[in-house]
Amino acid sequence: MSKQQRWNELADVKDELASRDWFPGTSGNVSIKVSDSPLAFYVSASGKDKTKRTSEDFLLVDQYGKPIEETHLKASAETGIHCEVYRLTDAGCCLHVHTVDNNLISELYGDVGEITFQGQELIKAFGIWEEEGSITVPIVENYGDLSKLSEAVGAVIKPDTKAVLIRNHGITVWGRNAFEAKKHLEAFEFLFSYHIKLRTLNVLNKNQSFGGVINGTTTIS
Ligand SMILES: CSC[C@@H](O)[C@@H](O)C(=O)COP(=O)(O)O
Ligand SMILES: [Zn+2]
Repeated sequence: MSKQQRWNELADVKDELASRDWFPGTSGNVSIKVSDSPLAFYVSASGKDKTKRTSEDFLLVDQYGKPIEETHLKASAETGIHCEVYRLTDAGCCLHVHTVDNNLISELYGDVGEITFQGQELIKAFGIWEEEGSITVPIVENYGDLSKLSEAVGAVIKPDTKAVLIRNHGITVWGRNAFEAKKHLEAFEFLFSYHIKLRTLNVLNKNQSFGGVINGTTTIS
């Protein structure tokens, strides 16, 4: 696929996430791989309104997040996290959004350091088909030093990790291509929203048993 096709693919997925209001206050960043060896990927320019589609939305960077082509654009402040994802996984596209639900989950389970979902149909969106299958999302602290933050994200990525939550900040999620990255993001946001609502209902109905949370794992009963 040409660089232009990759650009268009990334612009399209960015538009779709924008239509869901997942880029509040210029937050969020997105990237798509253009070449494996040497690594090159388009990443969103820093500080832009990600709900707008312009010819200056992305720039091409190398494995260190440095621009490959002449540009006045500044790469996303969180490009280092995207570099870690491409270094450690088979990702072809990486998405980062701030939502109220992902922030709430990251705060509720930040001390545990992870959240695990089980017994939910949408786990199949991650290619997990076993009835008892589960998916775990690690949670890291929101270090102000962005190099330290990138390292912290890299440190919790295991072979089966599909996303990392940054505490009171947002989620970084990836897939082998833009379609899969968006599918994973939508599935996680569904699971987060479900979990928050279930917890709220549990608080409101303290004496009723219709599901619960054990050690950060959502259970259905
Ligand atoms: C404006 S709040 C969000 C930023 O601090 C950051 O977390 C973010 O997601 C966007 O940064 P950016 O440099 O535009 O990619
Ligand atoms: Zn962010």
